[in-house]
Amino acid sequence: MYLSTEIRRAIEDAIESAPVVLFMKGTPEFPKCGFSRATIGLLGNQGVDPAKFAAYNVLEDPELREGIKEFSEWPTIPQLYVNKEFIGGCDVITSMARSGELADLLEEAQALVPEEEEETKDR
Ligand SMILES: N[C@@H](CCC(=O)N[C@@H](CS)C(=O)NCC(=O)O)C(=O)O
Ligand code: FES
Repeated sequence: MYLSTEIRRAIEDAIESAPVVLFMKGTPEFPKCGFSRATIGLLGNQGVDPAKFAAYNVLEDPELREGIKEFSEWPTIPQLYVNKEFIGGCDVITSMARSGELADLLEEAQALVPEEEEETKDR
């Protein structure tokens, strides 16, 4: 598929819009597919700071849905980017969560809710 300059720019803008960016089906509140739902769940469990996170619903944008596959050279949704780097889809994120790699990656990206804040919330 031919990726137009316009779509390429829109994708680059999206990827740069936050440290952690997920292209998904549906929204974080209402995922429209189990793979997107599972990925949102994993990121939530890791304690990703909502202020450091952006999600794009590919179901609302057919050009984004096809364009992001071309851009990442990855055939499916969801797709996770951390600090503009493509990480993978649901399977990759699941195994990285298990191994602890995901926690390391997100911490390095300073994308997690600071621990003091988390403690304050519990009090
Ligand atoms: N094994 C995949 C599961 C995701 C997947 O299979 N996605 C499919 C169904 S939601 C997809 O995006 N198909 C292309 C499309 O719907 O545009 C992963 O690790 O992310
Ligand atoms: S929408 Fe059917 S598997 Fe994702």
